[in-house]
Amino acid sequence: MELRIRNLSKTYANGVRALRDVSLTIPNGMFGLLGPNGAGKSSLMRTIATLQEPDSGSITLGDIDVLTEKDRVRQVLGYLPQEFGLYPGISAEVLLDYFAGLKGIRDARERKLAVESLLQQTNLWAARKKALGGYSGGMRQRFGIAVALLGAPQLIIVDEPTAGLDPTERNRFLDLLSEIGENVVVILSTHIVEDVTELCPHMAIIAQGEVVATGSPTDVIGEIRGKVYRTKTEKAALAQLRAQHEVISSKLVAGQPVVRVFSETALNDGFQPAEATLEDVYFHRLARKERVG
Ligand SMILES: Nc1ncnc2c1ncn2[C@@H]1O[C@H](COP(=O)(O)OP(=O)(O)OP(=O)(O)O)[C@@H](O)[C@H]1O
Repeated sequence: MELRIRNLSKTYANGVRALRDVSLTIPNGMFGLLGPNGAGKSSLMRTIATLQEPDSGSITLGDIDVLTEKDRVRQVLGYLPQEFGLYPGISAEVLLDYFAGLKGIRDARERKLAVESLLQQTNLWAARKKALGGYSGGMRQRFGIAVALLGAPQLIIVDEPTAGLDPTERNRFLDLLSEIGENVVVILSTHIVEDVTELCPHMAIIAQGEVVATGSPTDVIGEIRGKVYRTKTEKAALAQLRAQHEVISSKLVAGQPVVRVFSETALNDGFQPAEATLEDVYFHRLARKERVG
């Protein structure tokens, strides 16, 4: 199965251009869609999930035309939106059984097996009889993925699932995602760079509605390898450094700014060559997009 997005554009009624000529080819396995707040990730996810219409462009999933054959897409889609409501007084077991019915698993025995297996897989078995209102953020997200996995979907979309999770719950959630399998398309939308570095063989960076990088993390990092330098500076000297160099990022380490800079030519003068990271690519591409518009 391959998801092909071609020249997708969307402008909302308020004039915001959320997607600008987006083209992506997404193979089976985990695909990371990385971008800052407002980049257009949710707009893209909702369009793929048949919840909103683009102004122009096309999307196909295998032989399915996503924009015109919505019912076919919905049969093979599992979608975990950024925000979802739960019925706080109902247990995970009961609600999952209900959703399984909606997903078309009519046979009660089959439904029970599916629900049991998903509760085990998402590590919610021990809490299956607990009311969802008492679940932690991580447990809620794991319940969300259990719902998304009902009916063995071929395309799974998870929109910023790790935001707000503590590190243990985040790791647990990401482990769960990576276990889902290599034979389905899994799109993980996130603004957390490590989520993508650790998990995704393929990825794209999106900024202001446009794809500004795509490939494997290694390919994308390769585009700036050998062109990243780091230096320690003083707070007072930061503005001047920014004026003279293409600063990728600056972080305070023990109160002192450590600055990473992109340069096509070798830098000496207090700069050391640095190993390029996906975070460098991310900040570099975003900064360039801000400058160019
Ligand atoms: N229904 C809507 N009507 C008008 N503008 C919208 C609508 N939905 C999103 N936008 C705007 O479109 C742009 C892209 O938003 P979108 O939610 O797709 O980005 P995002 O990358 O998912 O951001 P976040 O990480 O904050 O969720 C933003 O400027 C947002 O304010």
